[in-house]
Amino acid sequence: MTIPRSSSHTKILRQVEDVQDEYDYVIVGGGTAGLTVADRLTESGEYTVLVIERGLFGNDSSVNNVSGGSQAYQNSSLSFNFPSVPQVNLGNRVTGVVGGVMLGGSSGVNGMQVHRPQKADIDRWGSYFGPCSEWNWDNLLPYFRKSWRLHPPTPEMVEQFNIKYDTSYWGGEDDGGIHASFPTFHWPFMRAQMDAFADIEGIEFPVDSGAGDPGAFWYPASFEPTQVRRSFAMSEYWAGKGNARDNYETILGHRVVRVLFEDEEAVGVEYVDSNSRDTSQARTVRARKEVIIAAGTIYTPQVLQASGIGPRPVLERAGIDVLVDLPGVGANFQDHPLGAQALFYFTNWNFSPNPSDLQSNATFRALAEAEFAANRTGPLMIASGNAAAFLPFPVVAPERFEAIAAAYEAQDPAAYLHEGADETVVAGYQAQKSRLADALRSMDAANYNLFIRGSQMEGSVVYLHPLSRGTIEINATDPYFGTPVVDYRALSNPADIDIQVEFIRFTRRYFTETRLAQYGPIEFSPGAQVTSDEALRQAVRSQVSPTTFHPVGTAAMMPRELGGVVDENLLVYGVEKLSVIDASIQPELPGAYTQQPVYAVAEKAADLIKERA
Ligand SMILES: Cc1cc2nc3c(=O)[nH]c(=O)nc-3n(C[C@H](O)[C@H](O)[C@H](O)COP(=O)(O)OP(=O)(O)OC[C@H]3O[C@@H](n4cnc5c(N)ncnc54)[C@H](O)[C@@H]3O)c2cc1C
Repeated sequence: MTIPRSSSHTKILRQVEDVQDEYDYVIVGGGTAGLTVADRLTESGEYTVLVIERGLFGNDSSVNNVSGGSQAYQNSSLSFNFPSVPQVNLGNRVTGVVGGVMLGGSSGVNGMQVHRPQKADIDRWGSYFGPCSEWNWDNLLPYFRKSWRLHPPTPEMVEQFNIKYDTSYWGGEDDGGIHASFPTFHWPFMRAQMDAFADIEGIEFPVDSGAGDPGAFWYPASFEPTQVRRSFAMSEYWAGKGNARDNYETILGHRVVRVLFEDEEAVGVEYVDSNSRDTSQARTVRARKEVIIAAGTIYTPQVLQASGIGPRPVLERAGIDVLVDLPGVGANFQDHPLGAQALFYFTNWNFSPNPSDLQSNATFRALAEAEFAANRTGPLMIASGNAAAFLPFPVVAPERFEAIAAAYEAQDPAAYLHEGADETVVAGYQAQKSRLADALRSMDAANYNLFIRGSQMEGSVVYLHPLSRGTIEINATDPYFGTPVVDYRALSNPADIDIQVEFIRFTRRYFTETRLAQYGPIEFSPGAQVTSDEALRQAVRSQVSPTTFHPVGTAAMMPRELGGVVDENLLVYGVEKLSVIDASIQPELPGAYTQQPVYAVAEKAADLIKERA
């Protein structure tokens, strides 16, 4: 492991014996949120912080290369990938549960797409606490600015592709935070694809991808624009800040097993080498002020449950003493389903260059590599993509949205939750249900996301506000070291099928009833002959994957009587001096991918912690 000691602002502890007995804050997980919070808590020099990260330092080309987006998630030394519970509504298919295990966590393996939730998403989060909640768009916007510095597109790209942007929604190029940059090259067909959205009634083109409005827009990617390297929690919040701070230490390759309590007060954690399979060599470290769990949506519930905080039946099955019966831990699990789409192949199409040239045209590939090596420009600057539509459901299904929303609204809230869901979890879902039914009717919330890639075959779709809820439970036979039991419960709410059927229908409209029709689109999948409701439902069941690697919700920031796990200050109910700061606190998925809100929430959380210090 080569670690650039001189360029990080933390002391990396080479051996576990160097960990001190006590710090002000102990952070469980040096991922996206954990490193952001650690940076902010240590910058004044007033507080001591230890970060315990299960993974190691990853800085190879699979992490840093931008071209093609996520690569490191396929590198088993930098990520986890274990099977979900078979998904009964998907013909018992099993899905890989994936995330980053490295310094920087999932920000080191993600696809680098940078888009921001809608205003309505953030306002909805706060609404569970009433109209006076500070969790709303206006209050979070400064933290979005603080965590992202925009490098605008070049004037040539703006002109050629009609890219809209507004720097007022971002931090400046010389500010801190994660770099949000635009490539200096895009595939030519993308202009026509974006313009085609203007042919459909109701589709807006917001002033900026960060303005909090749905519509069709261009957005940046998380890379540093000079070297064109991934920009992520490790590179911006942990490294590159000059001398190491005396008050900030990081231990890698160690895993927190559980939080330690004296009465109901969190006083530290027990941790082991990440390769350990038992606690015989476990060590402890104390936290004077707070233990902060930032282990991510999949592992935060495991740490909480292993510490005796979770649904009583789950803890008892695993033989864990119940400290706080908190039914929401591991409930309310959500991820963006992928794949309810109609894939189209253009037959009257000769756009050149196009993305397949990078794979099939050796001359083009060689030229692209030479250009990138010489100037850091060209097609190899493109990560996972920079343009998409994020559309409200009334635009997608103008004739069906009201009936689908009304049917969903009329559901018994308990009917489609997991068996034995606690009454507080049911009450929380009821509260979500009324708001999400309104969102289905709203022009301010995006529900359908279509990628734009500039290829001859197009049509990938992500579902932004699924209504089914899954669970994550500690492994009853091996609670501390076994992988958690992850059940997406995909399509358990039948409304998710009805909504995604409309996604397929809308995608067909986009390809065949707009100016894209001139390029001879032929439906490749599920096939133009698939038209009846039942056939389309079957297509959804067979095509959908329950994850786009954006899990949230398993330690939801909601009132305790609504199944919440943390309060508005991100403190865990029923105990003291224990907080959660990562994607798991998002009560519902945003209508965008999840990295922007994770960073913004972590920035805000650091201020909340300093206020109560
Ligand atoms: C493959 C992939 C592609 C993605 N693409 C995009 C994208 O293009 N755009 C976007 O906006 N979002 C994307 N995301 C989602 C986004 O990256 C995540 O939502 C975000 O990074 C999650 O941050 P987090 O802090 O909650 O968790 P993480 O960043 O995952 O951090 C959790 C950390 O905790 C550590 N940990 C876990 N358990 C323990 C323990 N017991 N003790 C010590 N350490 C522990 C883990 O090793 C990890 O480092 C993607 C995610 C993945 C996995």
